[in-house]
Order: sequence, then structure tokens, then C-alpha cells
Amino acid sequence: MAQLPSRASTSTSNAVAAKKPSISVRGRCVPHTEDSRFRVEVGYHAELIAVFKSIASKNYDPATKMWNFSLEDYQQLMEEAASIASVSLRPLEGMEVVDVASCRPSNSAVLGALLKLCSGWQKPGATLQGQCILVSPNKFEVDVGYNVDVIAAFKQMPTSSYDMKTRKWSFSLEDFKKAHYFPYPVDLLGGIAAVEVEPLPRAVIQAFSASFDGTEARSFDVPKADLSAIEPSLTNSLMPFQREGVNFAVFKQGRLLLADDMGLGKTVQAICIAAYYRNEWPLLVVAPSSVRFTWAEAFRRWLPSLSPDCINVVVKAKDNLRSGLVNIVSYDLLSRMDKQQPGDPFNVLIMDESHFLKNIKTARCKAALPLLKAAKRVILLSGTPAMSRPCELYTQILAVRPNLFPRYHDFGMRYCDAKQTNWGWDYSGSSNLGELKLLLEESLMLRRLKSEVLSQLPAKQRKVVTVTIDGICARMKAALSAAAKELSKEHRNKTEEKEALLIFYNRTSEAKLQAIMEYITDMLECGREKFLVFAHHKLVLDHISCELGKKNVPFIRIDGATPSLERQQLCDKFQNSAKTCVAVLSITAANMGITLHSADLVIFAELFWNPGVLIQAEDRVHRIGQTKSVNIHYLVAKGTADDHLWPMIQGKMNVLQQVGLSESNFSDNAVSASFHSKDPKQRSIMEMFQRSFTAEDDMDEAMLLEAADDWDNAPPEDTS
Ligand SMILES: Nc1ncnc2c1ncn2[C@@H]1O[C@H](COP(=O)(O)OP(=O)(O)OP(=O)(O)O)[C@@H](O)[C@H]1O
Repeated sequence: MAQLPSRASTSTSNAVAAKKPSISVRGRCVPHTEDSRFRVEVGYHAELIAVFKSIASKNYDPATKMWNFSLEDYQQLMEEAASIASVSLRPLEGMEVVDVASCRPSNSAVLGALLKLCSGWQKPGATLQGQCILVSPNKFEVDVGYNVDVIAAFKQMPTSSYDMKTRKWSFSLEDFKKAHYFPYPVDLLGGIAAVEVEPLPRAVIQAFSASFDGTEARSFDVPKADLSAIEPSLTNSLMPFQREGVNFAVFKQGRLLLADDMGLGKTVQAICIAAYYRNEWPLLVVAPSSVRFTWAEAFRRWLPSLSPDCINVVVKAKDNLRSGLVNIVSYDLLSRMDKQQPGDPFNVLIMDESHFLKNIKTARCKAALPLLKAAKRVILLSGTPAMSRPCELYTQILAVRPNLFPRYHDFGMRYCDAKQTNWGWDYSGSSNLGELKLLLEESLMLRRLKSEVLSQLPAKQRKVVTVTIDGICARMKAALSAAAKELSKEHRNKTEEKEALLIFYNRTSEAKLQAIMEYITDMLECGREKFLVFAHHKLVLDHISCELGKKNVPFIRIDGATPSLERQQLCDKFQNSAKTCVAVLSITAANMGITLHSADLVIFAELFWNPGVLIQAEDRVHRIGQTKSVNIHYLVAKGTADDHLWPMIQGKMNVLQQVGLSESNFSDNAVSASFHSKDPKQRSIMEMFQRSFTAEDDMDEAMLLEAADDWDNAPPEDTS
């Protein structure tokens, strides 16, 4: 049996002395040629480079192979460098010395040693593997199988506690310092050859350094920002939670992911945060193309002192991206303006609907990343930062805190349940979601739910309405069952499988046309004054519009073909005219950036595979200003692709809920149970749906949308 250190032998001084990290890289800060800058003369060290890259004012000089920075960032750089145990930087002469010891009394040694544990903990011969997981801001758990030596080691920890229910041991972070207890359990277990315990990730240790230390202010003690320089008409309009949002942003030095629920006023908060940094403008707002003009309108409303001439909405790729004090551009246009980008960096950047950045391989993300890297203030906005799974958060984390997870693989291993497959690594899963939620909230994300901050906002009621397709003609029935049969076959490859799914989805839209219109007619006849109808296929949108026209029902329609400028006018018409009672909306083109809360009913004529998009669409009515209880009706037809889409939506939603990114629960509806098919053949189709639509979602979406367009452009089939 391995010899365990006795409690007496782990007195603080001995343990720390024994574990004192050795410094492998020494460097120094010296004044740079340019005024108000300094450079760091130091040899190569990967972690230190990651710190350098995270500093807003960084600049690399290829001639000298040295990094230089603005003096404004001196304190931040020295503090971050101090947390790397093996690095020592001599302070800048003549500058106020950053007394790391006084910043983090006794913490830096502990922290440095903890960070050192993040590498080299693997034991190739270990037969029992475990993992440390953060379970609250000051507590972590060790998830490891039974081993008598491990239990003995755990019992030596002063704060250890055993949960009989979960059968897990947990320990306090803060007591590391308080109890002068060192080393960490991973080290304590170091002597047990058969056991390997993965420590907390480096990002967690850095983000929660205050908890190890217990002296620094934690983010819930966010100080009140001084907003006196901002025009009072704006600051006085802020609701208390919005004011807290601005405080948080200033506390985080203007770098954050504001992930408030849809409709909580992220726009006004972002404008106020940007206004706080007004002396660093020009400002760039990157938004989906459909909401560019809504942004311009919001600046005029909230910052009336800003001359309208200063607002530049970019509409063509050859327009000047930098001609205004406030510049607004769409993601797609930005990716076509690459040539213009080498210019002065934008110091202040707002990225609306930042989940648009979820795939690093897309042109829009590639175009945005250099701007994000160069910007000093990065304000990301999204009510749904991840639409279906944690890997979608990575680029947003990288944009706000580049040094938290410089390597995607590390993030993937920890939070995406990364698995090696024949085709490479698969990061589409999820793991340690509780820890990820804590980490995001501590380091970069602020998310408030409507239920928390708007007690007066009425509830949202969801209902699954089973519609029948019994009335469809025999030919269509045959086509639908052929599509279902085709899907249940063995497929040679994923492309074939997806094609079969698409055909089934498209056939479903045709089959539902009649039932959808019957339901809408019922709603009109039973006196529903105003409601939204969302659909995905053009065929369905056209059918609804045409039938409403025949019935002389005034309606508006917003789809992918509606010009951005017209969208706001149509919304105003719907909001202000009592006569306009239906809004016919495309799920993909009208799910964001618009307010239609004069209605209190939303009907989904079709389902969509991405639950984030559905929730966004629902929240066009469930937002500030809504006074009535909101009803959402999902029309689901048995015997169609809906049987499979609905359980898939529920599954994805559960993952988002665990990471705190959705309070919406699609599974609490009693009706939903009936959509889990018991037929083993159908079940396998459902699994196929899940498989096909979980990997490479972007590709799927593009492919699906394209396929749906092709389908829509084909002559409609007889629906009688
Ligand atoms: N402090 C405020 N005073 C008055 N109206 C407000 C305030 N904050 C927000 N609103 C209004 O609430 C509505 C929702 O705000 P906004 O569109 O900014 O929400 P959001 O969080 O960006 O939503 P989404 O994520 O859906 O885009 C808008 O009509 C906005 O004008």
C-alpha cells in the first residue's frame, strides 16, 4: 500500500516548501520605443503567450520577437503573469511596482502551485480514474470509484464531506488557505499509483482564485459603476436589473457575454455599456442583417445627443465600415468586406446575437474574430448563446476571455464529452455542465431570466396540439409513408440518411397544410384578436398568406425576402393597428430582433430541429411590455416527421437547461409523453434524427434551408 502523508506531516510550511514551484522562465518589463507602452523581454513560455494574447493592447513585433503593451494594461498583465508558477517577470522601472503579494496575499503561491497541477497529473499505469469537479463557487467534488487508500486520503482533508446519496466526496475551496492545508487532494492522491485524479481545469482555478484565497471581492460584490458621464435620459430609463448589467460590464472591463433572456432589453444595456466607453469610440455593432436598422433606431432613441449623421448603417460591401462614430454592419456583409478590415481597430465592439459565431469555420466567424481580437471592449449579446450544445459556446468564450481556454480541445474534453472516432474527435456531446455554468457566470457571462427579474411579466404556457392529417389525399399519404419507410432503411452514409430525413420533413409540411389552415381558422372564429403564426417552408407560408387573403383577414408577413428596412414598418403596423390580426412569420427569418408583444398567442405551424430558434421565436411576444399571459401552440401531426422532431427538441433543451441557458422546459408537458414512440423501428428513426442533426449543425442548417427552398420552388402538389 502506498504511504499516505500523515496530517501532522502536512503542516503548511513543510508542504508549501516542498511544493514551491520552480521558476523556469525569467523576464523583465522595459519601456517600449513608443510612449506609454512597455515590452516584455522573456523567452518562450506557452502559458505566458496565452496571457499576452488576452491583453487588449497587445502588439507583437516580429523584428524583435517581443510583445509590447499599453501601460494601462500593466497591472493586469503583471497579475496574470504572476499566476503562472514557473514565470517571474521583473517589474518596470519607475512604475508603481505591482505588488503581487499584496494583490493576492499568500494566494499567489497557492494559486501558482494549483495551476502547476493542471499539467503532468496523468499516471499511465493507473487503473482507477477520477475527476475533480466544481459544484459551487466554493466547493468541489471528487468523482472517483472506490479505493480504500483514496478514502483514507480524503478523510485527512479538514473540510471533507461525504454525500450518502450521490456517494461523492466534496471539499471546500476556501479552506485551502484557511486551514493552511496544502497540498491539494490530487497531490495527496499522488502517492497512490493505481489512482489518477484529474484536477480542476486551469480556467476554473483562475476564475475562482478568489475562492481559494477568500480575500478578493467575488463578482457578486459588483461595485456600482459611475455613469455620470452618460446622458441621464438613458441611465434614468434603466430598470434596476439593467443597471446591474451595466455595473457588471464595467466591472469586467467592458468584456462580457450578456445572455439575458429574450426581451429583457439587452439593446439598451449594450448601448449604455458602449456609452460608458464613449471616449474610445468609433463603435462597431455587428448584427444579423434583419436588425441593422432596428439598431440604428435604438441609438437614436437611447442616445438622442448623438447626431443621426454619426450613425453609419453599412448596406453594401463597398460601403465604408469606418465612416461613422457608430457603425452598424451585418455578419454576412462583414465577411464580404475583408479587404476593408486592415485599418484602425475598433476599440469597442457589440456583437448582437453572438451565437452567430458558434462555428469557427464559418466565413462570418472568420471575419469577426480579428475584430474581436483587436477590440478592447467586447460586448456579446445573445439570449441563446448555445442553441443546442456546449461546443457552440467556445468561440464566444474565446472572444471575451481569450486566455480561459486557448485550446479548443481542452474545452471539448471537459465540457463536450469529446470522443475520438474513426473520423477524428467528436465534440458534439456535453459533460460537466454544472461546472461550465459556474465558470461562465464567474468569468464572463451575465444571464437573468424573465422569471427572476420581471415578476410582473406574465407566464408562458405551452401546449402541444395534435392535428390530424387524415384528410390528405391517397397520393400524399403514400408519399408520406414512402418517406418514412425510406428513412427507416439502412443508409450507406450520412448524406443519404439526411436526404431521407429531408424528404420526410418536406412531405410533412405538405401533409399538414390543410390542418394548419383549419387551426388558424378556428382561432380566428373563436375570437382570437391577434396572433403570430410561424412556419418554415415557403410552401406553408404561401398557403397561409393566400388563404388569409381569400378570407380578407388583414395580416403582415415577414420572411427571408422581406427587406430589412421594411421589417420594422411591418412590425409597427402589427403592433399599432387593431385590424391587423395575424403575423405570418418565417421561423428562420423572423425569430429575432423584433417585438410583436401586442399579440399574446404564438402558433407554430411547423416544428424546427433547433430548440433555441423556437424559443427565440416564442419570445417575440414574451418580452418587456407584455401584460397578458402568453400562449404557445405547437401543431404536431402524428405519423409525420413531427413524431421524431419533438423528442429531439426536448432532448436538446434538457442539455441547455443544465448549463443554465434555458429555463424553458419542453418536456414538462403531459402531451409530450405520447410522442416518445414505443415502436422499436420508429425509435431507431428518432435516434437517426438525433444523430444527423447534432453534428455539424451549421452544415445541416444550410443544407436543410437550401433543400427546403428547392422544395418550395417546385410546383405545389395537389392538397385537396
Ligand atoms: N428600460 C427600458 N425602458 C423601456 N423599454 C424598454 C427598456 N428596456 C427594454 N425595453 C423594451 O423592451 C423590448 C425588448 O428589448 P430588446 O429588444 O432590447 O430585448 P432583447 O433582450 O435584445 O431581446 P432579444 O434577445 O429578443 O433581441 C423593446 O421593445 C425595448 O424597447
